[in-house]
Parts: sequence; C-alpha cells; structure tokens
Amino acid sequence: MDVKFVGRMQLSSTWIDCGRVTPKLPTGSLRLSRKLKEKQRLQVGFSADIQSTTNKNRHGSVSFKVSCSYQNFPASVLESGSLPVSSDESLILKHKSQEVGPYINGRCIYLVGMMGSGKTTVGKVLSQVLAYSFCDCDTLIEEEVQGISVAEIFKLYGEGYFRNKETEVLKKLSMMHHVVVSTGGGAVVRPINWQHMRKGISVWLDVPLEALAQRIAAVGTESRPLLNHESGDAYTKAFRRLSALLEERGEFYANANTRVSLENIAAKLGYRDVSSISPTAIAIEALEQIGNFLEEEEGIAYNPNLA
Ligand SMILES: Nc1ncnc2c1ncn2[C@@H]1O[C@H](COP(=O)(O)OP(=O)(O)O)[C@@H](O)[C@H]1O
Ligand SMILES: O=C(O)C1=C[C@@H](OP(=O)(O)O)[C@@H](O)[C@H](O)C1
Repeated sequence: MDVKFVGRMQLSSTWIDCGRVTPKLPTGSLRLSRKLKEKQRLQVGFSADIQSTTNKNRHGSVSFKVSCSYQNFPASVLESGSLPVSSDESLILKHKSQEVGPYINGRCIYLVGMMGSGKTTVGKVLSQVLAYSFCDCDTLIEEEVQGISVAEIFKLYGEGYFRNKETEVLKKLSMMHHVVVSTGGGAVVRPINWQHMRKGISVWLDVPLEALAQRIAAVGTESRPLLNHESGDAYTKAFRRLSALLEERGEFYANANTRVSLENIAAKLGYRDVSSISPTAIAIEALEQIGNFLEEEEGIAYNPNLA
C-alpha cells in the first residue's frame, strides 16, 4: 500500500511537521529533529514509527509511536496512537493521472480486449480523469451505417463489411489526439488496425474467461452477434464461444503496449475474486502500466547502446 501521510502531528505540547512521507512498504519510519527552547537550546531527536494496515475496502489506519531521544539518554515514547486513513480509489486515480497524464502527451489510448472486458466502462473512467474525449468504435460504426446496431450490421451486410468499417473508423481516430478509444474485441486481428493503433498507446484489459462470461450472461448476448449462435443458457453460451475466440486471439491482444491483468490486480489488493475489482481500480492499474511503458519507451529512446 502506498500511504501519503501529510500534515502535522500534535504532541501534547508541540507540533511536529511531518512533511510528506510515502512509505513504499507497510512499515515506514521518519526521523525529525527540532530545537526545543528551554533554558538553553537543546538538539532533540524525534523518531516516529508508522505502521499501516488496510482492509478489503482500502480503508485502513496508520498507527504511530513518536519517541524522543536526547544525547545518550534512552528514548522515551512521547505519544502513540492510530489515525484513520481512507485511501479513496477516486483520489488515488486522480493522483495517478496527474503523475502519468503529462507524459502521455495527448496520445490516444486504445483499449483492447475480449468482449465484456470493460473497455467501454473503464475507458469512460479514464477519459474523465485524463480530461480526454471518449469514443466507442462500435458506436462510431453504427453511426456510419445509418444508425443501425452492430448486430444488424452483421446480419444485413456480414462480418467482412463490419471489419472494413472498423478499420476505417480506427484510421480516422489515429489522426486525433486526447481520445480514449474503446475498440471492438476483434479489432486486434487485422495488422492494418495495429498500424493505426500504434499512433497511440494500446492497453490490453486481460480478464479471466469466467468473469467475462458472467458479465455477458448478466446483460445477454443479443447485442454481441458473435456470441449469439450457440445453444444453452447465457453463461454456457458465452463461455464456450469466448474460449474459442480467446484461443484464436490471445497472441494478438499480447501485441498491446501494456497489459492490465485483473488477476494481478486481485492479488495486489488481496481479493479472492476479480469480480470485486471496481472500474476505478482497473483505471488506476491501467495508468500505472502506461507509466511503466512510457518509462521503458523513454529508456529505449535514450539508451546509447541501442542508438
Ligand atoms: N470492473 C467491473 N466489474 C463488474 N462489471 C463490470 C466491470 N467492468 C465492466 N463491467 C460490466 O461488464 C459488461 C461489459 O462491459 P463493457 O465495458 O461494455 O465491456 P466491453 O466494452 O469491453 O465489451 C457491462 O455490463 C459492464 O457493466
Ligand atoms: O469480439 C468481437 O469480434 C466483437 C466485439 C464487439 O465489441 P465489444 O468488444 O465492445 O463487445 C463488436 O465489435 C462486435 O460484436 C464484434
């Protein structure tokens, strides 16, 4: 957990300015010294041990123990206690976007991943926090084809026609800036689409099949024509078809600049199940991974051995 402990601690008789302490590990410590005015000025050392704990909802507490030492006298505990810490996800997201946003430099962000992986949901969260526009490729295609739905486009004109429209839309978007794009799940298969998406930063939302099938079963398969042919209940239909598609597409998703794995997020947050991960937590991880990618990219650009 990354706790930002900002402010001052009030001891019984004096305030200590703590400054900004960001312990990377669950336990941090900070040393302060302060001149106390008694009869004469004394150099007194203060030390504070900080221990943070969090629960499932990312709320936690920081317990502290402030000790005082003077010359060779044994340290005595001045004050100890516990402060509540609310590591609110929206705040973390805001901080992350302030940290990473400027380095993205207006480049578009392309979310890729299977149907139901959350490209639209997470894309909207990301666009809002980055002050980007949001575009859903399927919606743009529908607008281009007289406003009819993706399912109807497949039925009336076939998948090939839809794929050509998808490429046209990605080409147009590749000329734009400051847009978060939710691509269709099949956009990764055509190499020409990657040429367009390479103008921006691509992020693969990697969600386990069971979670994808659960999400899609909850909303039904009607709007997703590639899932609507199988027989059986909605979950089984979605699961079977999605496994076959993932088998075909796995390597293409891996072309993305960054990967956001829901299994990794669950492990980081101590969740047993990926279904507890909120879109905001996924957006935070996406920005974290984008930041890592940009650092690597910069490293490669300036690495004299590779020049
Ligand atoms: N983190 C999440 N947790 C639970 N449900 C989600 C999450 N993200 C998306 N969903 C739900 O899953 C379904 C598919 O999400 P969507 O964003 O439309 O995916 P995509 O655009 O990749 O097809 C929607 O019903 C949405 O509400
Ligand atoms: O995986 C696919 O081939 C498709 C995914 C859909 O988009 P979402 O991923 O937004 O559901 C839509 O483009 C179309 O039904 C085909």
